[in-house]
Amino acid sequence: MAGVAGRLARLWCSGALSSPLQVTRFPALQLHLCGPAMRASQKDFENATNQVKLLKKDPGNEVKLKLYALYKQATEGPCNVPKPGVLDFINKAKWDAWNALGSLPKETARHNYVDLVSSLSASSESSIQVTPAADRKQPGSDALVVTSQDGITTITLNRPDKKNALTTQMYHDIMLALEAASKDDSAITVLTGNGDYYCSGNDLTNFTDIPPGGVEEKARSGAVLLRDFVDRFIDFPKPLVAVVNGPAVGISVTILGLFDIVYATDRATFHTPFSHLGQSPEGCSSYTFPKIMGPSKATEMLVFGKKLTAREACTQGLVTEVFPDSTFQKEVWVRLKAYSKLPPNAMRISKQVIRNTEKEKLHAINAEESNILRERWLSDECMNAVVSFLSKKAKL
Ligand SMILES: CCCCCCCCCC/C=C/CC(=O)SCCNC(=O)CCNC(=O)[C@H](O)C(C)(C)COP(=O)(O)OP(=O)(O)OC[C@H]1O[C@@H](n2cnc3c(N)ncnc32)[C@H](O)[C@@H]1OP(=O)(O)O
Repeated sequence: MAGVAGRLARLWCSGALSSPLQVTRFPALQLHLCGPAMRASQKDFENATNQVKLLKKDPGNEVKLKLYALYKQATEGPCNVPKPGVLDFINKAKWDAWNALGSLPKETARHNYVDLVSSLSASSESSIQVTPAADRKQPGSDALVVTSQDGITTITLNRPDKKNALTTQMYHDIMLALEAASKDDSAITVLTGNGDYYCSGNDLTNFTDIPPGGVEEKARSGAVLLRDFVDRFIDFPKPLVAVVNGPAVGISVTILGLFDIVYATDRATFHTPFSHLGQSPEGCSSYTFPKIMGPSKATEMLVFGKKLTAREACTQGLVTEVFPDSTFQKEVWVRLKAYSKLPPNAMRISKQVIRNTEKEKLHAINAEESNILRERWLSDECMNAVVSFLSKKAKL
């Protein structure tokens, strides 16, 4: 079960599937304390399938795949369903595991299943409690943290173990957070990241969750989501500040053109590798970047994927000011707290005077960029790049 299937199985824990111990989706992941030497009866098997919640420790995805395959073989016999498509990574890994059992008799599969869970129970002290994976930053829970203090609402991307990559749920949650911040008492709104990265852009596993309508439907709904998401930044009524605490990639870079202030640590980099990913610019960057830095510098970034250092980005006008990493947080927050004491209505109105003339144009550009991306997502260039990343063959 090594190799690609094993690596793809890791997606199970990365948000493409939910809890590693989620028994409703993994009926095979059940624990039974039956002795390996005994012949497993149907009752033993049923007990095993009912006891998986007692497993305290996640057995790991390779074991889960084995259990899944044995469960299917024991209950349904040899693999009898069509092979899932190449982009349906998770179901394909499961199918491969089941299919690999060939014509193994049901009874042997049942016995092996019970044996396997029995050996797991020996290494995983059983307990009545099921604890959710502690390190899981599930969308809709703690992947986004919003705080409000000293006149500042701060939206923090909080998936440091995934470099703050944006899941579909996080796009929705950020939109909700912006909506709330636009109406709360705060004078300023900040977007920042927790951990060593600001944000690694779109979570590439977003591509694996293919709905019944297929990849076309996925691309269509993705384009709607993207357009809605960027619209919120275009329309945000208060001063919006990016506190860029580390490297930034993809959409987290392009939307910076819609922020009013961008403060960056000198450790930050700014990278938009769209061509490498078979994609095209979003976040209105096809308009804001040439306007900010001139068409030729914008082309280096958006077409050739040139990665800028924080100082280069500041020279190009994308970043407002760069701070030494050692004093970044302290200096930035002292500054922002002082700004937040300024009269909020005056700040809001001044922002609108600066931005409103462009709004209509920005909405039109956003719509166009989203449409173009919808087609790009269906291209071989894009699919190959995503498959490459997901099978750990490539990163930026
Ligand atoms: C049709 C689908 C539509 C979906 C809906 C879309 C809605 C809007 C889309 C808007 C479009 C935006 C375009 C973009 O943002 S393009 C940019 C995409 N980002 C990337 O390509 C970055 C990929 N990541 C990397 O290259 C590297 O991880 C890194 C950022 C350079 C960091 O490298 P480093 O070696 O330091 O760290 P690791 O690679 O070990 O990363 C730690 C773990 O984090 C996972 N990771 C990081 N970034 C992402 C990501 N963008 N997507 C998914 N996972 C990511 C990485 O796999 C590691 O996970 P692991 O520990 O489980 O191995």
